[in-house]
Amino acid sequence: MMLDVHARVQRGSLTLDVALRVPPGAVLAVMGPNGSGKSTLLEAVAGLVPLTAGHVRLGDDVLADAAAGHHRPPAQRRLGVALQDGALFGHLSARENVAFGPRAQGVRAAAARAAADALLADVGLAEHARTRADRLSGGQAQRVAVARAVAARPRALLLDEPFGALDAGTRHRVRGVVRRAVAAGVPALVVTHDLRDALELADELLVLEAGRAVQRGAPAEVAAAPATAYVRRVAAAG
Ligand SMILES: Nc1ncnc2c1ncn2[C@@H]1O[C@H](COP(=O)(O)OP(=O)(O)OP(=O)(O)O)[C@@H](O)[C@H]1O
Repeated sequence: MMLDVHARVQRGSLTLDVALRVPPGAVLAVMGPNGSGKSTLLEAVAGLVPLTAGHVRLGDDVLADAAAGHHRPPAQRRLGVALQDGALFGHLSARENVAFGPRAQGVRAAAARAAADALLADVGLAEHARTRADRLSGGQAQRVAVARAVAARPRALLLDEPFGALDAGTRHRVRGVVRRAVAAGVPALVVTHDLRDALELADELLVLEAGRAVQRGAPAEVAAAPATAYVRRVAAAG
């Protein structure tokens, strides 16, 4: 299903105003300086922040429409969400966190646990399946959050810096997990600070500055022709 978003959100002094479309099975990477509104954009699509104008649609399904006063609660959007503060259930194990969504959808306990263990192995956390989430490191919790986001067969994926604190090998594994989920026809919005993630994973790159899209296109094309000083710096670092 096509993810179709026009998100206008007021947050403090920041006005976010972005339109985007992510086709089924495609990845849109979102980059931008700190405070440019990347997390706010994901939160708006997830339904955690109300739109002051615009809409969020998945295929024919309208998740939010500001003009109509329509706002479906986050839990009813059936999206796979891994935001920056993880928000894992701290008292539950990594396995229980990943199995939570499928269980809520009626998957039997043994099957949900087995699927969770397989996903945790995929993100390099097989040995931490029984670890309580509040005893995981930041990077480990982030990987559990990604596994949890893809576990519940979401209709779209929203991942905020899923590869942030990972070493190269682990990064590769987690990218693979995201790629496989997307290959099932799921559109994904992925916030990253690293151009390499965009180059390796994304079909399109959207650059946000001060709440607005300042450049978008194929990642390699954006990197080859930076429109702003920020994009120039990112391209030079990549
Ligand atoms: N809960 C909140 N309440 C009010 N303002 C907020 C809140 N969260 C973020 N903001 C403000 O909204 C603006 C955008 O923040 P946001 O987190 O979306 O940026 P970002 O591009 O994701 O930044 P970073 O790269 O640092 O994660 C910032 O000015 C921030 O201070």
